[in-house]
Amino acid sequence: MVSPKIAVIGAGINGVSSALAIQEKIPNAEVTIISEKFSPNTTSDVAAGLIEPYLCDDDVNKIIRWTKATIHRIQEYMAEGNDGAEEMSGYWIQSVKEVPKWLEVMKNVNVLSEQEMKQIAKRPEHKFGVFYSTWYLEPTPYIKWETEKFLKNGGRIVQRKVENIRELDKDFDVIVNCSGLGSKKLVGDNGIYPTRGQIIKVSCPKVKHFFLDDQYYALLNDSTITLGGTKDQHQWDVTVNPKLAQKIFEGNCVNVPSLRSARILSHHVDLRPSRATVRLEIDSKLGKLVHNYGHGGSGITLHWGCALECAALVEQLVAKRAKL
Ligand SMILES: Cc1cc2nc3c(=O)[nH]c(=O)nc-3n(C[C@H](O)[C@H](O)[C@H](O)COP(=O)(O)OP(=O)(O)OC[C@H]3O[C@@H](n4cnc5c(N)ncnc54)[C@H](O)[C@@H]3O)c2cc1C
Ligand SMILES: CSCCC(=O)C(=O)O
Repeated sequence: MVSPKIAVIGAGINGVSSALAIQEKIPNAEVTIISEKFSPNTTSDVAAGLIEPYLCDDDVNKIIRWTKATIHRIQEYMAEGNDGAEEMSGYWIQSVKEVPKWLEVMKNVNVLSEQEMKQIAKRPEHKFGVFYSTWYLEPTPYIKWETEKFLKNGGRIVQRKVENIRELDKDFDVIVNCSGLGSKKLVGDNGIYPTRGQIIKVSCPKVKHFFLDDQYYALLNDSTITLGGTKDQHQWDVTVNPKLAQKIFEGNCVNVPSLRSARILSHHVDLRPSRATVRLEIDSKLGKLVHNYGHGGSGITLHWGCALECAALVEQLVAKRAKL
């Protein structure tokens, strides 16, 4: 049987994961990743790697399904002894009492008592809190690991910007769009917009728990802590704002006083590909096109669940074409 030729546009976590999931689902497929930028120069590489839905308003049951698949994937990745992924525990402190449904995927969930809140709260607006364990997945080493598997499976990589999806028509049977914010121009999706995020990476080994509230976050990685965060919608400016950096640092030091002794390593800004919902579907107009983009602040969290469902949609299209 002739091998189906699949093009995946994008080499962020969603592009590389979708390409790998397609190879695993359709072993005889010839998969090519075509991308303008590659890790470590994608939005995915800036992510703190927290496994928790954030700035993604999609259906919570879908979010839970996708997150569970990612958590299972991380456990497989960790079982191989890879760096850049681990369980971490900490505090989620809010100004309003609300227990999100996605907490059901977390471990050791403990809603803090009034007494515990008195010890943990650092601000008058800290009214409600939960302690739980989740995971972090550092994107850059993970994307490298996935890319190596992809190439070992016979996958191809092409570095170029796709100006028009139709360019790929003649050479590919199915096209997968994982262009993130690039979809605004690439497929004319006016529903996708940037949510600017600025972070600081610091070293402070004595901080052992994450801490996030309505405004700030301190998130663990193997050897650094990521301090955030800002969430400015429709802001395209990716230059580091020093005043914002100071606010992020000071705000996190109020929440986690030990951070006062942190050593600042680097500053980063990138744009979350925000959309009312993740677009994960077969394009009804363009037939041979599958979309997997618009993950907002949750692209790492949702990636493997979305990649598996993207691969299933590609398999549907390949089967349909085989009948023609
Ligand atoms: C500061 C910050 C912190 C974050 N922290 C977390 C976190 O802790 N946990 C979490 O789950 N999420 C987090 N996120 C969100 C996460 O980073 C994104 O949701 C995720 O990276 C989106 O991945 P993607 O692969 O869809 O897009 P991207 O990583 O943006 O990749 C898009 C790819 O498409 C390519 N491309 C675009 N247009 C074209 C074109 N026309 N032709 C060819 N190639 C093209 C680009 O070059 C790139 O390779 C964070 C985001 C920010 C900004
Ligand atoms: C809940 S804060 C995690 C960080 C994040 O996802 C982001 O900044 O987009």
